[in-house]
Amino acid sequence: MALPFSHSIPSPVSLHPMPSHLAADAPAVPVLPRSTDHHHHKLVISGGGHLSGHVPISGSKNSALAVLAGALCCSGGAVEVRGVPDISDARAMVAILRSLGAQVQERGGGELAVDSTALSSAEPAADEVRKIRAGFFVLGPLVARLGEAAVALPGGCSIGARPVDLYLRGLSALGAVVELRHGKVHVKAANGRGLTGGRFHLDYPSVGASETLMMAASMAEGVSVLTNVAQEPEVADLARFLVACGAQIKGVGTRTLVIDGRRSLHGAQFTVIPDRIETGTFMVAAAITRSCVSLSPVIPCHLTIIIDKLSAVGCRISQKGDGILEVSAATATAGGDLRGLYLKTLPYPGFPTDLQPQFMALLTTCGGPSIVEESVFENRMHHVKELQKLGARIEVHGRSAFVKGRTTQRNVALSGSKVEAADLRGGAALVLAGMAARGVTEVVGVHHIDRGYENFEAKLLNLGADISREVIC
Ligand SMILES: CC(=O)N[C@H]1[C@@H](OP(=O)(O)OP(=O)(O)OC[C@H]2O[C@@H](n3ccc(=O)[nH]c3=O)[C@H](O)[C@@H]2O)O[C@H](CO)[C@@H](O)[C@@H]1O
Ligand SMILES: C=C(OP(=O)(O)O)C(=O)O
Repeated sequence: MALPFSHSIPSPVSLHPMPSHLAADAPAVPVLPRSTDHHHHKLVISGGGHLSGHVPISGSKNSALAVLAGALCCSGGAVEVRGVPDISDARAMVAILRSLGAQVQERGGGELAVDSTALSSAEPAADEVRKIRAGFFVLGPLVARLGEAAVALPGGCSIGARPVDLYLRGLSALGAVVELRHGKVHVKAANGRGLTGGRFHLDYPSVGASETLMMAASMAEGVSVLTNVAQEPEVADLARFLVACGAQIKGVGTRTLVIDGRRSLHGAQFTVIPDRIETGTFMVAAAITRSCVSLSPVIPCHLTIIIDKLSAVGCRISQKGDGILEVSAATATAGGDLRGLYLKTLPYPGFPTDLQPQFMALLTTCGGPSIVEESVFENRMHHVKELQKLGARIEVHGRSAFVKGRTTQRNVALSGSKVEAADLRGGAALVLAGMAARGVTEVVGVHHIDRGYENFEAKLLNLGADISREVIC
């Protein structure tokens, strides 16, 4: 069964100007405050300047969201999760956990305590699930623990059909009965109690399906074998979290997981990995402005292909200490320029689809042609027509974009314009392009960016970018 999904419902966000790493000593106020509607914000960027300085990298969005869903497995004690970024997707996930009866305490500085020892519902708030893709991940823990769950089809970026067939076929292999009624997926354990171990091969290494099935199998009765599992670092991070909570998982980080289920997992303290996509975005910010920027904390081995591709265009990347990277494209202005390249998005360890739009923005400023092939999502090119408004020369044929690069010998290929973000990474790409463009660029649809970047413009401002957030009248 393939259940199509192709909508994205934007979520309200709040901003707090202080990066969370600076807020570590702040009093225990909610780190994820509710706030006003930020759909009517725009980012105004005056381009052409250089950046310099250091970027503090936040905890990984995709890891934090999966781990928060995983906290639902812990009937035997509360969990403390550190490094949760202050982004609207995290706020939606907190609302989902609360709607199930979990107690969530926001301790400030990116630390959340989640006590799900007593759940009161197997049906998370549908309006919150419809905001984020990761809302669907709670299906695994809920059906494994409570024997049933009813979860709305999820939201997230509108970048393709994004079906959930692998999740559902996988849960069926673990003894669940699945039905779709009134826009919700109803899943019940066939034995009326909980799931049972089984074998399942993922036809495609889906990140979310791998995570959902890993959580479900960790609490199923008996041994499960999952093959062709996604190898993204966030999947391994979730596995490490579950192991810290008492799960028995062999093969973490590989394509095959052997999981010996435990009826109950206990609490743990856990820190999520740094966000490799945020890191890559700021690396591109340095490259597109022909600047030199350092970043930390990072896990360099998670960035191998990103470092390779940036090196191939002509950036210099060096490790400056434990978990600190420096990206320099400053020499490109002094002589020669960055080059174009061929890029194809693939499951990890291939090039991440979540950096495709940002790299495409960079390639429009390079002194040669590039080809960008999107193999993961079938409709992730919304940023192209907006980049074209900035003067980019890109042609799309199917899932491939042919980027012509800049026309003049000057280091300015783009010029400012009004553009609209249609999704999270496409939005980030437009901001990056705006920083390289001559004149002023206005980006609307900023709520998409706020889904996944903590203090995006504050971090850019710290590097010397000329960027401000304004209310659209
Ligand atoms: C919250 C989160 O972690 N989001 C990430 C996760 O999304 P997500 O987990 O949704 O991405 P998947 O890996 O599942 O999707 C990859 C491909 O598999 C297809 N598919 C997926 C599931 C399924 O049941 N059937 C199916 O056909 C999708 O339509 C897509 O074409 O991984 C993506 C790929 O790295 C990233 O872009 C997202 O940032
Ligand atoms: C596609 C993304 O996120 P999501 O899966 O949450 O929509 C992303 O982070 O780029």
